Amino acid sequence: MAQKTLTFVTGNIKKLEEVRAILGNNFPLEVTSHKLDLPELQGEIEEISIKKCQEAARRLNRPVFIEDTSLCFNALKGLPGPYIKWFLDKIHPEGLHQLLNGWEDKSAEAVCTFAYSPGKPEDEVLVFQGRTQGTIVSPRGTRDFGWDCVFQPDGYNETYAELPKEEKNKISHRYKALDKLELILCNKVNKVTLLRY
Ligand SMILES: O=c1nc[nH]c2c1ncn2[C@H]1C[C@H](O)[C@@H](COP(=O)(O)OP(=O)(O)OP(=O)(O)O)O1
Ligand SMILES: [Mg+2]
Repeated sequence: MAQKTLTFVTGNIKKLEEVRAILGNNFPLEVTSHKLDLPELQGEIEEISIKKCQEAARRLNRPVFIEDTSLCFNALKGLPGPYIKWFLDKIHPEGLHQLLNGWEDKSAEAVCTFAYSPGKPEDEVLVFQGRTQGTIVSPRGTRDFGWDCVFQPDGYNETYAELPKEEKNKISHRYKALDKLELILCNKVNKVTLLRY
């Protein structure tokens, strides 16, 4: 029997690399990718992800999942949050760090939200979230993935960008969210159990 496939819709190759590395070879579904830059409507994190996922399902008409990443500064009451991509594009990692000049609280939360749709427009969209706490520091390490060089996860002296990939993938916001996605897609738990997880 052909293996069931699931399509990860993203325009970001680094996300795709991490998702593949985290799911590894034991994941029973075949994950294919589809490059689409989906519209991201303004709103709260979950709402943005659900709309993005519904649009992906509408366009592709098959089981899909999408992901939306936020970086939330506690001193700024959660901003930039889902708008981190635009902040990063305009003010770069240095600017993100400088944004907290004048604030004593440099703590931040990296939030990864996956949304899954079985593929039909009327299908319920399931949402899974992973959060990792850390501190915003002056940029250190490689510059190949977003804001990794300014985010130092709690309990580490290195930024995400300085950690080996395998280490980031054991503690990251993305890893924690995928762990939940995997549980339900692999029928290891039912939805009700997952809500309490
Ligand atoms: O683990 C991460 N470590 C560092 N930076 C990261 C990470 N994950 C996403 N990022 C960056 C990419 C983008 O600048 C913003 C999220 O925006 P977000 O809309 O989710 O990503 P995207 O538009 O690049 O790809 P997609 O097509 O899946 O929406 O934070
Ligand atoms: Mg995006």
